[in-house]
Amino acid sequence: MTSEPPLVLDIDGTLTDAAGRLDPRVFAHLQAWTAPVVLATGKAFPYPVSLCHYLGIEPTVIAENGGVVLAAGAVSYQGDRERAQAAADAFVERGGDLGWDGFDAVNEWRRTEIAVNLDADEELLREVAAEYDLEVVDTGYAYHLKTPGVEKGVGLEAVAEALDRDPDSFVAIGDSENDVSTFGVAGRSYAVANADAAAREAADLVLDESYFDGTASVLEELGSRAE
Ligand SMILES: O=C(O)COP(=O)(O)O
Ligand SMILES: [Mg+2]
Repeated sequence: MTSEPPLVLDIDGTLTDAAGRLDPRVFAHLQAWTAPVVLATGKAFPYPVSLCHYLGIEPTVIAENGGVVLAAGAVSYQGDRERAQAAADAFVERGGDLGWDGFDAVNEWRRTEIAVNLDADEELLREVAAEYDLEVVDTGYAYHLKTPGVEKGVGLEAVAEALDRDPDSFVAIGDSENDVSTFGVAGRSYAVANADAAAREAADLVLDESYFDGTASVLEELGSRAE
């Protein structure tokens, strides 16, 4: 008998359906998991924390693409929000639009980077980012104007240390460019079928099924192996 491995799971595109809604089966799967579950996302910190809260699982979180890490009750921040803000302001000054109408819930609580709507002028955004020594990551859900070197995978190393686990013991599932670093740190990695080219290339295995159907197939396989 083997035990269930710790998991590091992307949220958007991986725990959701094609419309971006959380798949309701996530509740049963993650509540039943017997090893640590890390939610690793590009979303601002409160999103994965509240998801853990309502799932009723220990909040172990990598948010803002590695900008915020919470494990074993301790939080750390890395990445330069002020520099990202200055670049975002310059982008807007040159005619760019961050693309969030009305109340900007995407960036309101974001501490280490700025997220920009995919409708934005990508060429201008990349040009401005380069001038500020920042990078642009396209998650398929937003462009993230972020500090180079801040990555979900670096966050996973910190989480593994805090939990006293070998990074190699984690199984990772994700769908995009911002999961590539996680795939490089975890011992085994899966890209769901809807994943972008970068994630497909980096994963050990590309799943046949998309969104949470793909993720569920891995969790069921790992869970039954552990029985
Ligand atoms: O916030 C995003 O842009 C993507 O989020 P994700 O990392 O959970 O897919
Ligand atoms: Mg994703």
